[in-house]
Amino acid sequence: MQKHLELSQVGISFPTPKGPFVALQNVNLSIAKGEIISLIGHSGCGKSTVLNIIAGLLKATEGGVILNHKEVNEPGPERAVVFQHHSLLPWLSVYENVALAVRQVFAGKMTKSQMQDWIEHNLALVQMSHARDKKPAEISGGMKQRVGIARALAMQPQVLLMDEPFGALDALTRAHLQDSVQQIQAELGNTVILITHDVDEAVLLSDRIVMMTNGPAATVGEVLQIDLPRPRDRLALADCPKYNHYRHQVLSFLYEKQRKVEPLPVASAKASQDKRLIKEEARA
Ligand SMILES: Nc1ncnc2c1ncn2[C@@H]1O[C@H](COP(=O)(O)OP(=O)(O)OP(=O)(O)O)[C@@H](O)[C@H]1O
Repeated sequence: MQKHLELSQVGISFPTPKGPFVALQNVNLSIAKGEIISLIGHSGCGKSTVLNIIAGLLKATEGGVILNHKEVNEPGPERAVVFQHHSLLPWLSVYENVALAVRQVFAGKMTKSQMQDWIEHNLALVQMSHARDKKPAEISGGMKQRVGIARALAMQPQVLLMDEPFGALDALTRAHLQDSVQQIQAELGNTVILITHDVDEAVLLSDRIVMMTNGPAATVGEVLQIDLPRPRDRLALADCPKYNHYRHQVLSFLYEKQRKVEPLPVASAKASQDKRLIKEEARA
């Protein structure tokens, strides 16, 4: 696969009243076209900062990001971002929210009717055609997130940046959207960079999991290649020894190698369950 996204020696420090805070240091990562990469690490380690630098929303103070031989200095339509909480405009319908992004990218390149078809096509990809005329307040959280994904996809981005896109959703909706992302990515071949706190999600979706060390001066700790055939089926994987091995590797990185002393702000029932599991596995 052709390499197209390179982070080299990326570092960033933020000015604070106590002096500069070095959030990231020496982050190196080379991502191939069409790869699905998960960024995982403890809360506050710098995952969103990495994503925002790739998105062009933050400027690295050291090193830089190259996309297709060009330095990334600002946001661009070839990199679309999906945030944890949807960012739809409440006064526009589902259709109009997607249309806004489509007009931004394709005005002058597509006719009005081509744009209409394209909007419909992207709503259909995330199974939201039936709600095209609804306002964000009239649809569920999972549906809003689906529209956010449709809006991002409709920009035909080479790189889809997702910052905990399913974090706020219930387990069923989350599973459904994880499957949709796998299907859509297989169809379109976009590069996907996904931040997650969910170890199962990371193993299920990724080609590689990038595990980050704790900050300050966080960096890439380990990179785990996930060699599982696609399409991946969550039920079949539950009993797959290789899947469980990968899962264990990530848990071991998080809760042994990069153990955090203070309680995790993101500590959820699932995170505590993961920690219990790794202790049990270590004892066995
Ligand atoms: N604008 C800023 N000014 C000062 N410090 C910042 C700024 N933005 C981020 N930081 C700090 O940089 C570090 C990394 O933050 P970041 O949001 O990237 O972490 P994260 O891994 O995405 O966290 P979470 O998993 O909780 O979302 C944190 O210590 C954070 O407090």
